[in-house]
Amino acid sequence: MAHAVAAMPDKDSLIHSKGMNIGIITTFNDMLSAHQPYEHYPEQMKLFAREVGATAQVAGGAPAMCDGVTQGQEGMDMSLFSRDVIAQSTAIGLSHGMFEGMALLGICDKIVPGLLMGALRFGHLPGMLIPSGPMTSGLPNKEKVRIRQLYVQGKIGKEELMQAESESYHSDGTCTFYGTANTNQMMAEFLGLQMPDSSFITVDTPLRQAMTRAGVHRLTEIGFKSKDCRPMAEVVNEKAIVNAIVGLMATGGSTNHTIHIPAVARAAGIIVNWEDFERLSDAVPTMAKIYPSGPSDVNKFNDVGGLPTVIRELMQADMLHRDVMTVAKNGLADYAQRATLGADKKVAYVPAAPSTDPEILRGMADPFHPGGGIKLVKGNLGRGVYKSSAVSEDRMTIEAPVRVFDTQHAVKRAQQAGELDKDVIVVVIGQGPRANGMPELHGLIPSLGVQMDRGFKVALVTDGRLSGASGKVPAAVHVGPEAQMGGPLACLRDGDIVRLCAKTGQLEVLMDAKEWEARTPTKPHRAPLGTGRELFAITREVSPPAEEGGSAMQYMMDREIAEVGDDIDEGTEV
Ligand SMILES: O=C(O)C(=O)C[C@H](O)[C@H](O)COP(=O)(O)O
Repeated sequence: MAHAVAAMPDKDSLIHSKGMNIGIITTFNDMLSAHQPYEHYPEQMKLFAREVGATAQVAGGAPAMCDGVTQGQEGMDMSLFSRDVIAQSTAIGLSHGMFEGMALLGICDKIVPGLLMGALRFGHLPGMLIPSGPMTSGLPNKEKVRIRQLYVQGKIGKEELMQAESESYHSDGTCTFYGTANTNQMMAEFLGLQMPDSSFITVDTPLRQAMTRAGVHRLTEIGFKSKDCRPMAEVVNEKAIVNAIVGLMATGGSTNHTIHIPAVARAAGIIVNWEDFERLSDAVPTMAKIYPSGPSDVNKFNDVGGLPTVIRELMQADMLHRDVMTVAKNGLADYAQRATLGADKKVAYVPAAPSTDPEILRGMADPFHPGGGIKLVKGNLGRGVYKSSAVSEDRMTIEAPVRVFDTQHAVKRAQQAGELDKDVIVVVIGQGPRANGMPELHGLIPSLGVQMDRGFKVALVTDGRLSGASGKVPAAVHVGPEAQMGGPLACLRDGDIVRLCAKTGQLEVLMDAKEWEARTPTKPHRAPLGTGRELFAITREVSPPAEEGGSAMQYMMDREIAEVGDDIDEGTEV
């Protein structure tokens, strides 16, 4: 104890405090606009804790990388794997036995799932995610896409492109599209692991600071020693996981969550697969159109009602489990409330109101679509995920000859050479977790978008990922088994006719079954190593499929637990 507080200026209160000691895991860096605001959070949170007789310490840090910055670059090959590193870093920070609660500071794509996967191994402790909020809206996302397409066609230069990008990514705070980071926010609220309506309060505002303060205070009420202790392992149960998937379907969130939710669930001892997602997608309507599914960003979505309105509507229709434990006092019902700043500068809640703009958010009576925003597609080419909320009705079925590539750069070269000036399904193989770490191939979207706008029928089929910001282009992603493991995509040859249909859930090569069965898979060319990717050889070697969460760490963990059990050592005092 003395050793763990020796460097703390307030060590006396740490030693003598009767209140809880909060372990903060921070993923601060000032390269990610969403994580930069965390720089001073620990100092502030220590003061907030002290206000209510508690203490807080930074238990450790974890890395946070940006898929936007590394898109199409070597670093992207480490992106999915960084989630395991974050989980392991979180566990190491918490391993010092100093804490009665966990405050997790993280926002972006792999960071929230990684923090949860680590923190859930300390599931006897209560824990809360503390978000820092989106930046204000800059250049509209649709305009950003238009400028990118002009650049791809050589109609504008780098300077104009940079100008537009800088007007879009213009300050600290989370990016404003409904990509993976903001889908994480949704997930955290539906899981009941974040303060109600804390997701989309603008960064650096008085309400944001009041929310962080309220979060710290609340955490001290549900701490390990409190009468109302709410262990994270009890918050994240089967019903909470179902609620998170319902939220994903209702809002048309990131395809990445078909990987992250199974992984977070596994960390809590729960197995969900894409069949579960499919069943929920059949039942839950799409209620929101947020970019890339529509033109409006999360700030506009928040202005017209945001997550409290979605939760209110879903609860009224009995589409969410209410009998769940959350960090908020009254369970999920508290999440159907709007947060405002009271006269006393504290967070005050009022009941959520119906949507004020049916172009962005609708109620259960008139949803955008009776089914959810993410579909499972399957057939003789394997199983994949399709973000239907972002695709226009007339493009939901594409039947066309394929061109097979094993790098995204080869696709771009073919597009520039005019080789894709036709109806085509672009197949990119060798992009699964075992091949090269399952990068996002979002960099392909401007090129394929140009082909679409030229009037061609275009689709993408890949064992890799797309970004949460990717929409518009019909795409089957995460297709497994991956080509590297001899999956059916490796048997496709240029010119084969493939049918991809979000309505029927079909992902099929149309050919005589005997001829198809006689095909032998080609081995995709292996991605080069270097710039750190070689450090992840062990991860590539044992990565399970995306549908199982795509986490090598968890795959090995489950194997070990099956062998030796995960009972706490006898004699360990917790
Ligand atoms: O949400 C995700 O999954 C992401 O990976 C976010 C990335 O930052 C995007 O790739 C960048 O989005 P755009 O700048 O609109 O192209």
